[in-house]
This record gives sequence, C-alpha cells and structure tokens, in this order.
Amino acid sequence: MAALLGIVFPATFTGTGKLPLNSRFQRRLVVKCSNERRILFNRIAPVYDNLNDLLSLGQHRIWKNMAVSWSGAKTGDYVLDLCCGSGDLAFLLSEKVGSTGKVMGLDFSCEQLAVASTRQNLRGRSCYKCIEWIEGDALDLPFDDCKFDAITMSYGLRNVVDRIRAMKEMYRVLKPGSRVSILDFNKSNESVTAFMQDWMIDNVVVPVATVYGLAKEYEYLKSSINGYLTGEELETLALEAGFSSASHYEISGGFMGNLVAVR
Ligand SMILES: C/C(=C\Cc1cc(O)c2ccccc2c1O)CCC[C@H](C)CCC[C@H](C)CCCC(C)C
Ligand SMILES: C[S@@+](CC[C@H](N)C(=O)[O-])C[C@H]1O[C@@H](n2cnc3c(N)ncnc32)[C@H](O)[C@@H]1O
Repeated sequence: MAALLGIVFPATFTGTGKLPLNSRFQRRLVVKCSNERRILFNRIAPVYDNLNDLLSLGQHRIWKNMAVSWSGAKTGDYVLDLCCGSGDLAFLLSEKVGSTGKVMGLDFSCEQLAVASTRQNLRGRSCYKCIEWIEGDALDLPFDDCKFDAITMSYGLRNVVDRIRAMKEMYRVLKPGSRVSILDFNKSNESVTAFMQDWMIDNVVVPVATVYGLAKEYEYLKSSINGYLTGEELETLALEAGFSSASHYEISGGFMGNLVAVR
C-alpha cells in the first residue's frame, strides 16, 4: 500500500503529469489531499497574515510587490489573483489597475476569503472596491478563455495538488501576450541555502507556530518546499503548459523565487 501510495503520490501531486488520474482510487486520493489542504488553510486563516509579517520580518510584502510588478498589471486591466488567500496581492493589483480596472481574487478556502473580505471592508481606498472574491478551484477556473490581462499566484502553485493542470488553466484564461507571475519559496540547488531554509523552518517558524497550536500546519511548509519544483523545472512546466516563454528569478538570497511566463 505504501509503495502504491508512494508511486501515486509524488507523480500525481507534483503535477508532473506523468501519471494520468485515470483510476477512481487516484481521483479519490487527489480529492482527499485537496480537501486536507483546504482544511489546513481554513485553520491558519485567523493568524496567517500576522505570522507572515512576524516570521518574514515584513519582507513578504516586498516579495509580493515584486510579483505584482512582474505581472505587468496596469491601469484599467482585468486581472486575476489565483489562490488569493487573505488578499494581499489582490489589494496590490487593485492599486495597479485602479477603479477603472477589475480584480478577481479566487481561493477554495472560505475562511481565507472571509479574512480578505473583512480587510476589504475595513479599507477606504476606492480602488479596493474593484476586487471581487470567488470561492473556486484553481484546477477548474470558472472563467472563459483569454479573459485576463495578468495573473498572479503567490504561494499557491506549491500547494495545489496538480501543478501542470493549474498552469494549463492559467494559460487558458490569460490573454495572448499577457503574463503570469508566480511567487513562492525557492527550491534551491544550493545546499547551504536549502539547509538554512530548513533550519529557519525547524528552529524559528514551527516553534512560533506551536505557540498558536499550529505546529503541524507549519511543519507542512518544509515537506511542501522539498516536494516543490526548482526554478528550472518551473520554467519547463510553464513551457509544457503552452506558455511561449518562462523565466524564474531567485530573490531574497535564494529563499524565494518568482516565475514569470508569457502566453
Ligand atoms: C508569505 C510567506 C509564506 C506564505 C505561506 C505559504 C504556505 O505554503 C504555508 C503553508 C502552511 C502554513 C503557512 C504557510 C504560509 O505562511 C513567506 C513568509 C512567511 C513564512 C512562514 C516565513 C518563512 C521564513 C523563511 C524560511 C526565512 C525568511 C528569511 C527572511 C529574509 C527574514
Ligand atoms: C499560502 S496561501 C497564499 C495566499 C496568498 N496568495 C498569499 O500570498 O498570502 C495558499 C492559498 O492557496 C489556496 N489554495 C490551495 N490550493 C487551491 C486550489 N486548488 N484552488 C484554490 N485555492 C487553493 C489555499 O486555500 C490558500 O489560501
């Protein structure tokens, strides 16, 4: 059973697309894993923003600003923030597109979307009114083809259970010539960077999360990064999904990375 799970799990869940989900058992496994992730992000929603600020010393806001800039979103655009969570990038996108533009924030965690909506109501700027929150699945987007002028996805691709399917959905709903900008942890080829990333998670992130009773949820970070794709593999994934070009940029000393792909 473990061997079967082992064979099924990495190929299916890293979205390499090498193992088609053609059996009922595999489909049930995907649904189970997806639900477990949804529950995880529902559970951390109340403290998610504060812990990100605390644990990254506020740096995540810089990384997210970079991701939005790389998306090319501009005044009047119709843009999508995929796996929007509590809405950080959706708010940044709304400042880019302004009141004449439109931002769709999509996530499958109702608790994360509740935080996003509450934050929106507490904020006065008129541009924030152009944001619409949608509870949906990044693997089956409720949008027509070629709709969006830009797409962002921040700390989401590593968490979806089928990455190639997510990339193909982004490709489908993006306008030709437009970009996706995908921010996440960087799965570094440098052993020192990888060691330091693991050390920080083991010795800072998880101990702090334990105070909030969320040790298991934050321990997931380490395994998810170890199971993620390197920058080069992300570029290949984007090209396999149909994008015409893809570049991965390492930031913050190689701890984080941002993939920019053009349709
Ligand atoms: C915004 C950040 C992470 C978002 C995030 C993504 C996930 O997949 C999670 C999964 C489970 C629980 C929580 C998350 C989650 O919060 C990045 C910053 C927050 C990180 C939690 C902190 C990571 C610290 C780095 C390893 C080192 C940072 C060095 C920096 C230069 C201070
Ligand atoms: C780490 S959070 C990132 C939130 C936000 N983008 C940010 O940067 O703070 C990952 C988010 O992805 C969402 N997610 C994971 N898989 C998803 C899927 N298949 N469809 C929609 N949302 C998904 C989770 O619910 C969670 O809110």
